[in-house]
Amino acid sequence: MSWMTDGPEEAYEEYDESSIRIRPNPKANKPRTKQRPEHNNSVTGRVISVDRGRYGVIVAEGSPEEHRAIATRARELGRKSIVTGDFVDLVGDTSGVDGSLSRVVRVQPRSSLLRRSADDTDAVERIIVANADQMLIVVAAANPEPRPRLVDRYLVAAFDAGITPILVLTKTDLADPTEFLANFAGLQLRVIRSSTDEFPIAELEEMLAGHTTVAVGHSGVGKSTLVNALVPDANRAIGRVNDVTGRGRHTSSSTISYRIGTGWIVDTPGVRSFGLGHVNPDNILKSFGDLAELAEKCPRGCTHLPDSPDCYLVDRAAKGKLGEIGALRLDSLQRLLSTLG
Ligand SMILES: Nc1nc2c(ncn2[C@@H]2O[C@H](COP(=O)(O)OP(=O)(O)OP(=O)(O)O)[C@@H](O)[C@H]2O)c(=O)[nH]1
Ligand SMILES: [Zn+2]
Repeated sequence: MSWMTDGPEEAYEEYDESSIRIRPNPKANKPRTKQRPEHNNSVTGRVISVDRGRYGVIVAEGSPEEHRAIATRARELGRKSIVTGDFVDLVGDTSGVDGSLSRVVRVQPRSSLLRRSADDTDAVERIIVANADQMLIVVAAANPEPRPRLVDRYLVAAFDAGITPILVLTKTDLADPTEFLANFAGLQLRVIRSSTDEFPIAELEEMLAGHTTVAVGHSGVGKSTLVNALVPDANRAIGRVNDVTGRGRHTSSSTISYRIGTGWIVDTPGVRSFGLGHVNPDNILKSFGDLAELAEKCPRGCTHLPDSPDCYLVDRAAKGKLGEIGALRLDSLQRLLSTLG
């Protein structure tokens, strides 16, 4: 199935390469130093929705004046992408009142960028979300049957982007996920179990607070059920551009952000596939800090896979020097690296 494999990498969407691969850091989202004098009066906001050239932008977030402005892109941005989660500078009418329109004149540096390569369901590379620091990987315990390899693909995308993955097992009323979860024992992943009889609202809210969390999952796993349970109706409207622009439904590739307490959850309704052609294996290794340190003793260009000659990690594991957890972690690392083909 398409979302299990990497297709040919074809026409890549153009975007600003300089703005990616910045690891999350607490000082992220600082404004650029070179500001154009004519935009000194710009206001900064968070993009929460993207719908055919119209951006829903939350300005004055967390203040009594917080509201949503609608914006279009300024010509001077050229082909630079603007995605959900971006912090942007706006000029023009940012009042958000009916019919108002502002312009995005700058996209601020991103602390993370989750993207997927082109694959056979989609010919262009796409950026899914900017500035997320957590990824909620939603998997059903049954119906549809959980697949470790699909979760591996999400994990690879998260680690590559420097985003912390969290596993949510839904439909635990239908099956016991313990056996499935054993696949991820080496990753020290946070796991949340969920079922509609026993919804872990408090646990999820605590986990989302203060973070920007992107939710991913294959169709039918119960991701919408989860988001709906978390997002009060009143909040839900805030994510919609339609009610302001009067344009129709979202396109399948759009993403949408919902405020949950002090955090945001970004739903990705159309994202079914995860081409990983762009992923750099070094970024995966970096997410395994303990192993990355040891791997400095590996030969140059070492793949760290079981058949890799003179791999220091493989050698340590074979001699029982990694310990039980270390060996599990190496297994996980190798599985993720082999996902890249
Ligand atoms: N038994 C059981 N069913 C659930 C649970 N959560 C969701 N479902 C059902 O699973 C089906 C799919 O749920 P959705 O929330 O629509 O799944 P989704 O992942 O958003 O799927 P798409 O809408 O295709 O993206 C629905 O019929 C839900 O009622 C659960 O915890 N237990
Ligand atoms: Zn190695």
